[in-house]
Parts: sequence; structure tokens; C-alpha cells
Amino acid sequence: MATKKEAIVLYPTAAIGHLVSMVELGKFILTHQPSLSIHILTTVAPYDAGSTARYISGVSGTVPSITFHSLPAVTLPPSIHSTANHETLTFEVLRLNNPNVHQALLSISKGYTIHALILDFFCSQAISVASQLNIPAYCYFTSGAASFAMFMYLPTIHNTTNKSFKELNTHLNFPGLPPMPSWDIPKPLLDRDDPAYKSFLNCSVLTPKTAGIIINTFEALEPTSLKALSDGSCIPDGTTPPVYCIGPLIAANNQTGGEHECLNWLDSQPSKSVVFLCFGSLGVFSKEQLKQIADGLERSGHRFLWVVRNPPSEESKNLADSSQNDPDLDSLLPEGFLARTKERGFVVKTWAPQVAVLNHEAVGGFVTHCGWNSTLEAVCGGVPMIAWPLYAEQRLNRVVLVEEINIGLWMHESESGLVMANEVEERVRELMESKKGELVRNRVMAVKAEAKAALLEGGSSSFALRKLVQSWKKK
Ligand SMILES: O=c1ccn([C@@H]2O[C@H](COP(=O)(O)OP(=O)(O)O[C@H]3O[C@H](CO)[C@@H](O)[C@H](O)[C@H]3O)[C@@H](O)[C@H]2O)c(=O)[nH]1
Repeated sequence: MATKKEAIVLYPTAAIGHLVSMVELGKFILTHQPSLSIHILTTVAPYDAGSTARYISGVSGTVPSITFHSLPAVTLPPSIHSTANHETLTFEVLRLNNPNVHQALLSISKGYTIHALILDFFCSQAISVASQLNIPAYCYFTSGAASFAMFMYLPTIHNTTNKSFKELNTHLNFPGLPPMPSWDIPKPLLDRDDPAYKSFLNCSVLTPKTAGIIINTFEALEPTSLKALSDGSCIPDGTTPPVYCIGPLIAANNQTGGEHECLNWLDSQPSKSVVFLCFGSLGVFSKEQLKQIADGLERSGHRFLWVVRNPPSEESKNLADSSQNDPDLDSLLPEGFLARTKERGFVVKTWAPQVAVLNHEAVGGFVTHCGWNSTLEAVCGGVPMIAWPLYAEQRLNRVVLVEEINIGLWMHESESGLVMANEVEERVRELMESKKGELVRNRVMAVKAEAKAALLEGGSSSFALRKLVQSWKKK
């Protein structure tokens, strides 16, 4: 009988920031073990999670060892849509998907020996499917070690209080993290009666049962959090599985499939002179907030490249929605702003080729929502940040980036939640003109060098990947 080919199955969530990261993991595994076949299970998101179809067909066309399997769509009960947040909808779809994951694994295993199922942290409910089929499950965490450490310690905190984080109003001590204001914990975790809180808690309880944890970070970036994980402090009542830090994995420089006009504009700007403002796959602002940013940029006198989207509709709860048309800049931005700043500013509608921008010589600063992919992309480009979190675990990331790693400055929100024009102006000036800005810039350049070293043969991330691949061979 012919021996079966060997395969690894990856199970990401549908959000583009998670999917791309998982695909990069697949590609990285192939660089060390080209004979493997990588199978990726894809789901349909219950909300607009960024367009994935074009991206998936691009990967399918260029990496023959990666095959996508699209799981059948599941139907959510209509009642859930009216009340639930994005996280609850995601968990619900993933829960209903378990029989489809089971079926897909059975069907793949007809032609392949599956060595591992690597699931996104959000997909932890499928760990039971892997164990029914005797396939080792691994968790892939697409954000940093600090937020992973927080999630692993969540069950411990949960058991020591009856209160929700939103009632605590204090600084919390998570092993391996700087003192964390309770209001900077990810929003769905603030209320313990929120269904998303229960789902996250469940993921935190299930993840230590995996055969290993893979994190998109590198040892030199987050040594304190990683030490707390490896010495077991984050999971005091259980065993911490082996942790493999294989990052920074970021998408290659080819996101738009062509030269974007903003790159031509950057070509004509002086070295490290431009501040880039971009807020992830889902970040959007009200018209009033856009006005404050515009005024702040104008007053700062600095060059800028700014990605502007339409404000959110009522229903989309401050995230970009699927009907995202290009914005009408003249009606959204202050009168005359574009004309007055045309010598030193460039506004991109909706989406920019971020990796290419961050690697452009002209870019000297990045106002970011602190999504983890954006953070790693800034690190790899050696671009210091101004940290302005919007959703998910981004407030926690800000604390870590500014207070622990020292590669960003803190953007302060006013009491109303708006960031005012004078704050935008001051932070941009601080980053581009002050001694403090220079320190952050020097620090990010040092971290950039460490990131590069981690991925080289013999570097910490390369070594971790080798150990991971070896762990499959032993099983
Ligand atoms: O105009 C744009 C906007 C975004 N991007 C890319 O889109 C990705 C955005 O990823 P990320 O910065 O991680 O933000 P989100 O899309 O918001 O990612 C989700 O997933 C991340 C990883 O788990 C979390 O850290 C975030 O908080 C969560 O919101 C990055 O690769 C960007 O380069 C562009 O190329 N152009």
C-alpha cells in the first residue's frame, strides 16, 4: 500500500487579520518542511471581517502546497444578530462549525496522515474534535505573548472574585504584564455576564489541554511575558504546554497586487519625514473624530499619509461594515483641508498597502490602532508608533508597547472618548521632533534588528519552529 502524504491542518477564524497570520504560519512551516501539505479550513464570518476571497485565491495560485477547504456556511438563529457583539457571533459560528471540522478532518485523512491540527485561540472549541480523532491539537495565538499571558491567567482571576472587570476600577497584576488598568482589558471581557466573556474564559480553560502553543512574537520582544508563561505563573493550577514563539510572521509586501499611487508620492518625500495613519482592517471614526485628526495634522506642520474611511453606520458598532464604499473626502474633511495640505499630505481612501508603506524610506512614524499585525509590521519596518487603540485587545497592547517595550507614545483620549486636535498635534510633534521621540525611534530600530535575527537560521524563532516540526515527527 502506498504511504500517505503528511499533512498539517490549520483552522483560522475568518477575520482577515487572523487568516493572513495563519497562512504566514503555514508558509513558514513549509520553509522548514517543504514535503508537508498544508490544509486550511475556512469559515464564513457572521459580519464583514475584511474581504478574504481575493487573498485566498492569490495564495492558492502561488503556493501549491497550501489547499483551502471552505467549510459549509452555518445558520445562526436570527435572535442572536440583534444583540450580540462581533466576538459572540464569531464564537457561535465556530461552535456550530464543529461537525463540519470533524467531517473535513475525516475527509482529509483519507489521503493524508494529519500530524497536527493548529487552531486559532478563538477556535479552541474544536480541540475536542481533534482529540476524538486522535490528532494532536496546537493553539496559534495571533496576538502577542502579553495578551496571551492575560488570557491564561483569566480563569485564576475569575475564581478569585465575583465582580466584573468593569466594576474593579483598579490596576490588575497579571504575571508577566505591567500593572494593567482594569479598563484596558479587552472590551468583551469587562462584563462577566457577556456571552463573549464566557466563551473567552472557555478558550482560556481549554488551551492548556493542547500539545503546544504557538505565538506570533519573538523572545527578544516580550521577554517578561514569555518568562511568566514558561515558568508556569500564568497557569498556576495546571501545566503550561510547550510555547513556541515563531514570529514576527507578517504578510509579504504584495497586498495590493500593483503599485499604489501613495507609494509614488512617498518616493518624492524626504527620508523619515512622513507620519502614516492607518487603523487596521476594521477601524473607523466618526466625522467629528476625522475633523479633529485633520486639524491636528494640519497644525503639526508635519508630512502625513492618512487612510480615511467612511464613518460607521449605527448598526455596525464602530467597526467598518460590508457596504464600505470609498469616502467622499470633500464632505468628510474640514473645508479646504486637502487644498491647504496638498504639498505635504496624502489621503488614501479606505485601504493602503501598509507593509510596503511601513518599509518605505520616507516613513518616520505610525499612528496605529495597536492591532498585533500592524505592530509587528511597524517593528519590522523600524517605524516608531503613536498608540491609539480602538477595539479587541488593543488597549492592552498599548500599555505593553508604551510602558514595557518602549516603541510607542501614548495617544490620550479626552473624557468624551474623542482624541482632540491638540493631542494629535502634540503627539506627532513629540514623535517627530523631541528627545523622547528619538529614544522611541532608536529603540524600535534595535528591536527591528532583533526581529530579523530571530528569523535567521539559528535565531530564536527559527529554532522554535524546528522544535515544533520535530514534535510532530515524534508523535
Ligand atoms: O489600509 C490598510 C489597513 C490594514 N492593512 C493590513 O491589515 C492588517 C491588519 O491587522 P491588525 O493590525 O492585526 O489589525 P486587525 O485587522 O484589527 O486585527 C485583529 O487581529 C489582530 C491579531 O490577532 C489583533 O491584534 C487585533 O486587535 C484584531 O482587531 C495588517 O496586516 C495591515 O497591514 C492594510 O494593508 N491596509
